[in-house]
Amino acid sequence: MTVLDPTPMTPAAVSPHPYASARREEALRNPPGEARRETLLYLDGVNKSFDGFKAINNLSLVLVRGEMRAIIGPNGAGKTTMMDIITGKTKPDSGEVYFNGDVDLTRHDEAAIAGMGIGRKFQKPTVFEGHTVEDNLRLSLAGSRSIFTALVHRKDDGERAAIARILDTTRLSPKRRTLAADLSHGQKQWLEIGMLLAQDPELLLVDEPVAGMTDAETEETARLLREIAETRSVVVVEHDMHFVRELAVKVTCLHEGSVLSEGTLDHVSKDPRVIEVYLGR
Ligand SMILES: Nc1ncnc2c1ncn2[C@@H]1O[C@H](COP(=O)(O)OP(=O)(O)OP(=O)(O)O)[C@@H](O)[C@H]1O
Repeated sequence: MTVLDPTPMTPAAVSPHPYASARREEALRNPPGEARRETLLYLDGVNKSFDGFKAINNLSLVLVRGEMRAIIGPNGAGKTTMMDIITGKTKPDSGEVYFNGDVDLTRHDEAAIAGMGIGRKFQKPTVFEGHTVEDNLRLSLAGSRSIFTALVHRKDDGERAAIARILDTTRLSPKRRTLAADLSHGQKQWLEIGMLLAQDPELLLVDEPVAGMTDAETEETARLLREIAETRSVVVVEHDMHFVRELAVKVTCLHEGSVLSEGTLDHVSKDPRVIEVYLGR
């Protein structure tokens, strides 16, 4: 057949591959992208190198709607880079990164991704120290409104109810009139989580939330995140294994930019490879 030949190729003209019909049935049962569409976050075959060093190496990770996942792994495993890729801070060299089924996150920048409902909390709290807890939340709820408008127009019932809910979730109701500067380190972390909640994200990415917290604050943070995960999906990066146990969720251990082990904490912490590169150190 030449390039100019308009005759369509009939099925009889090609001898079918022996597995073709099985493959076609499989494709009908599970069309390409079906797994992707059912998930909230879908990473597949993601790669990212910095100056020839593979920080992320063929990484695949799937988070279903409403799931909370703990990410563990040694220093340099690629945890932060993975979060940077999800939030658009870093573009992967290759691979698929989808949110809510069809949204290709590699095509959007950080601001657009935040606007789509992916909130990120970095390790260090960045609250407005000179404002009260309540005003910090009010400013976050305000979104595009000006700071002046947010702080002066305080009469909105919906806003008041939203602030009360967030104060309740973040255990900060008794501290609502306290300056953020006067909160403990743990309370500042909770306030920042509250400020993210004010933006109503569908997916919350939380980086080492309990570093520097007291044991009591650590346990309270696990309870708090479990409550939040009743209505949203959460990815928590954390080294504190006591805290990860308290979360009681599926764990993914990263190593050298790939998934080394995945499952319950008991399963992952018994994995000899995880013990060798991380837990046994
Ligand atoms: N912008 C960058 N330029 C060069 N190398 C980078 C950059 N970002 C990350 N890396 C490298 O990529 C690797 C993965 O780093 P990453 O910060 O993602 O690991 P991590 O698992 O978050 O580690 P930690 O637990 O120490 O935070 C490291 O070797 C790091 O030095």
